[in-house]
Amino acid sequence: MKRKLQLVVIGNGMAGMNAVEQLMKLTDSCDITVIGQEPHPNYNRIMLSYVLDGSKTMDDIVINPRAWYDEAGITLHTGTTATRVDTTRRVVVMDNGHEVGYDRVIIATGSTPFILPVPGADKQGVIGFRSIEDCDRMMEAAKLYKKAAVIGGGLLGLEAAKGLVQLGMDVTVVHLPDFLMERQLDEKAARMLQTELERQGLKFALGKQTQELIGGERVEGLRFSDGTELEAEFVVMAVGIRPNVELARASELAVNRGIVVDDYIRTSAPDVYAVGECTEHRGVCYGLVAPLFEQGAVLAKGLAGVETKPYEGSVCSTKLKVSGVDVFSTGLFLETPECVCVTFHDAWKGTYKKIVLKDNVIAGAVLFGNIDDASKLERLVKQGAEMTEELYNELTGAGGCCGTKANAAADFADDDIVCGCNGVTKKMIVDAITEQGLTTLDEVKACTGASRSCGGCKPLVEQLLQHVLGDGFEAGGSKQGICGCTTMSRDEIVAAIREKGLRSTKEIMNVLDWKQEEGCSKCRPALNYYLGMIWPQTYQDEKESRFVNERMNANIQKDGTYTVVPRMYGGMTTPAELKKIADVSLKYNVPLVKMTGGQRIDIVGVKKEDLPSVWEELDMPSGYAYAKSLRTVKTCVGATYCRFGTQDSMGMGALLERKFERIDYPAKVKFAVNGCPRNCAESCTKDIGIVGNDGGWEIYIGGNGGIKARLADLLCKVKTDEELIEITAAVLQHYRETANYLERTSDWVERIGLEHIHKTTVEDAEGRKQLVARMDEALSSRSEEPWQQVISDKGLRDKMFGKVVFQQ
Ligand SMILES: Cc1cc2nc3c(=O)[nH]c(=O)nc-3n(C[C@H](O)[C@H](O)[C@H](O)COP(=O)(O)OP(=O)(O)OC[C@H]3O[C@@H](n4cnc5c(N)ncnc54)[C@H](O)[C@@H]3O)c2cc1C
Ligand SMILES: NC(=O)c1ccc[n+]([C@@H]2O[C@H](COP(=O)([O-])OP(=O)(O)OC[C@H]3O[C@@H](n4cnc5c(N)ncnc54)[C@H](O)[C@@H]3O)[C@@H](O)[C@H]2O)c1
Ligand code: SF4
Ligand code: FES
Repeated sequence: MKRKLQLVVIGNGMAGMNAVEQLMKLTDSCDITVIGQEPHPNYNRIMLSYVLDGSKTMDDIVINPRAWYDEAGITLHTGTTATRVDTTRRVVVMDNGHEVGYDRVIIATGSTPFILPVPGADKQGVIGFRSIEDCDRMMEAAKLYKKAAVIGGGLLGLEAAKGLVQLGMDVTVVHLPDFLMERQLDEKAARMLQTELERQGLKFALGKQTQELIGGERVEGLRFSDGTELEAEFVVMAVGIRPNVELARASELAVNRGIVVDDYIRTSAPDVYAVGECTEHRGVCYGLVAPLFEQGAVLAKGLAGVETKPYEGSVCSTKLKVSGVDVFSTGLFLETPECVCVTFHDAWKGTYKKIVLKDNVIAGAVLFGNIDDASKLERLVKQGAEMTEELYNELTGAGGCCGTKANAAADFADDDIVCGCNGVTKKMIVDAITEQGLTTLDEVKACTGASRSCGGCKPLVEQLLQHVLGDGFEAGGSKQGICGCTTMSRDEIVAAIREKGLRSTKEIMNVLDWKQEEGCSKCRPALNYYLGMIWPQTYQDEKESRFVNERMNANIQKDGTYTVVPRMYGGMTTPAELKKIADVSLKYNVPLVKMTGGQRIDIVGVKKEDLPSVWEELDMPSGYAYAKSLRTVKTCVGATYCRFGTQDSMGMGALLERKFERIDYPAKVKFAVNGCPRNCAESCTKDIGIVGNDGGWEIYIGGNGGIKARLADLLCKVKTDEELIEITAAVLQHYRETANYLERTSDWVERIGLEHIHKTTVEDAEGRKQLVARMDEALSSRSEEPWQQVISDKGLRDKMFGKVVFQQ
């Protein structure tokens, strides 16, 4: 029998064991010994952040239990440190005095947290965050102490800080630069991140250099170089990492910052390899798993004698693992004179997208709030793709900055990476599902490696399972909820609100075990909507759960001013109203008055403090241009004036607008009413489009002229105005009751089907009556006109807009 190759792996961490697993897939010709300093079998270090925030247990994060080593015939020494590789005698020396001979050695000793060399850094209560033991220490500290400081506002520091907040501590993140995650984000994204994290309970001390840790034996606080101090009974240092190179130095290998390796992951000594965070390749030391696994793939092939391309370095992509915060960065992220940036910032939705182009090549990107395009951008950056008109439209159009896609993964190209950590493409997953009959996330994980590391790609893998298997796939325990705070779907939440009689967002979060006590910016507005829809008579709207524009009753603009759009029923106004708009615009120095596509007038550039006076002096109702409500009813001139018109479109438009305005819908709603099929007011692109025909009306639904254009579908034809109003009420109420929050009718119609809507609102007369009754109940409990509410409530006016000085 051929003698097996004696392979010794030093370091039982993520990079070393990944290389071993990749090797075992290629060959069984190695006899493997693993030496690990930690007392545990191989675990997923990345998941320590989830253990800390309480969403995973220690057991959940074990990658390979001891039984796996036994079954694979691997000799495992845990709690043992290798001290030297004797390249002359070809043995690895251990701290317990034992030696093991080798044919090949892999050094995978990882890194250690960098501890700031400041006085007091050795006090009790000061730790780094790297291991299971560190995690235990944090959980213990949270039971005994209240005030914590995390030094370093990078990925690790923020994940640690969030975990400590979840454990009930009062946490301040102390950061040297002026904005967070400056190694991955530009200032804009970093500020948005800070705002969201502050909302989740984190505090920040930015631009602060720690000079000393003060206290007795135990730390009591931090003193900064500007002389200020911060109280802290527990301190986590997360200011970066340093490769573990002592063993390599002792073994006389070439070492700079890390152990120097070439493009085939070889060190300076024959038959000695190094992989992972301990290495330095082409001058770069990596600190994320994807590059380490890429190195491992080249190494495994080299050891197995399989031809391999050289490792030429990696493009790094990162996602922060904090629930309720979607932030992604890949490649270049800063604006430099050589770069052109495509940026979109939607202050209302809280989303930001920046694509960095260098010589027209996509060289990097930053996403905040919506990271649907993360995988696509990661692939484009890796490929060095050129920006084209088509790509530009793809990246900035549907699902760009603002849209969230129902099944983003289904739209991926075959070679798009789904799991960045493990380099698994859509095709690899789809092939595995179809060829090997996989039906669960765990099976895909075991077969392809996707979702095995940070878990960030789980929703995408599930989407692919859903896409391939259709109804045959049921998301398991890891199914995606409406946001990171819950695993419950919209339908489950709505059912629970009804069944359990839940009456406030707080109560929902308590009873339904929200992961974050306060929820996040995704779930709070949604819950507020569902509660108002279910309990129209009694629910007290939670203004603070609404988006900023809805709280202010006006749309905030780029420069911090607001727009004011008064209601003009059916797109009609009078000379007297026009004069008032002109007078007010002049008096408040408004720079622009704009006609909108919905046939009304937009007063642009009003200062925040002037809003109440502008509303008061206009004395017109709010046009709800900021709300998820009925926005506009566009009308043509119709039978009253047009020689082709057979129906009174203006009259019907104004009537419908008055009837259905001022209640909440899942998303904004626009109507159009036309006097004849010439369709001058463009019913085909409206949520509800009405067209006069044959002395009656045609009702179209689900049109959209915006980011994802869609032609409306003909729902039915009716003879009378009464039927028109009744069916419109039923459709709107059905939409209110079954759509996901923020889902436009165009998506809703596609999701639940025109046929189903027809059955429910047209064919089923009894069901329609009930929908109309529930719509009437909602309409009868609508609140006061919002501008009037502010004008007439001095306290509210002062609270929202400061003290307004009235001129005599
Ligand atoms: C809390 C946390 C969250 C993270 N989240 C992410 C994330 O979301 N995404 C991401 O890509 N990366 C993340 N990382 C980084 C990622 O965990 C590391 O890149 C990865 O673990 C590095 O793998 P490694 O094998 O090189 O080092 P390690 O996993 O540190 O393994 C090295 C092992 O070698 C052992 N060792 C050291 N010296 C010796 C010796 N002389 N003899 C024997 N054994 C020795 C060590 O004890 C250790 O067990 C995170 C890290 C932390 C701490
Ligand atoms: N989600 C993820 O991908 C993830 C999560 C955790 C950790 N990690 C990895 O783990 C490693 C360690 O993470 P990290 O955040 O410690 O490293 P890091 O180097 O990414 O960030 C350290 C941060 O500390 C700041 N800092 C440096 N000196 C400071 C000082 N004196 N006072 C205050 N702030 C100071 C830096 O400006 C920097 O932003 C990194 O490689 C990281 O990529 C990744
Ligand atoms: S849609 Fe018909 S009725 Fe209305 S303006 Fe056009 S032509 Fe006239
Ligand atoms: S992206 Fe990290 S496990 Fe897939």
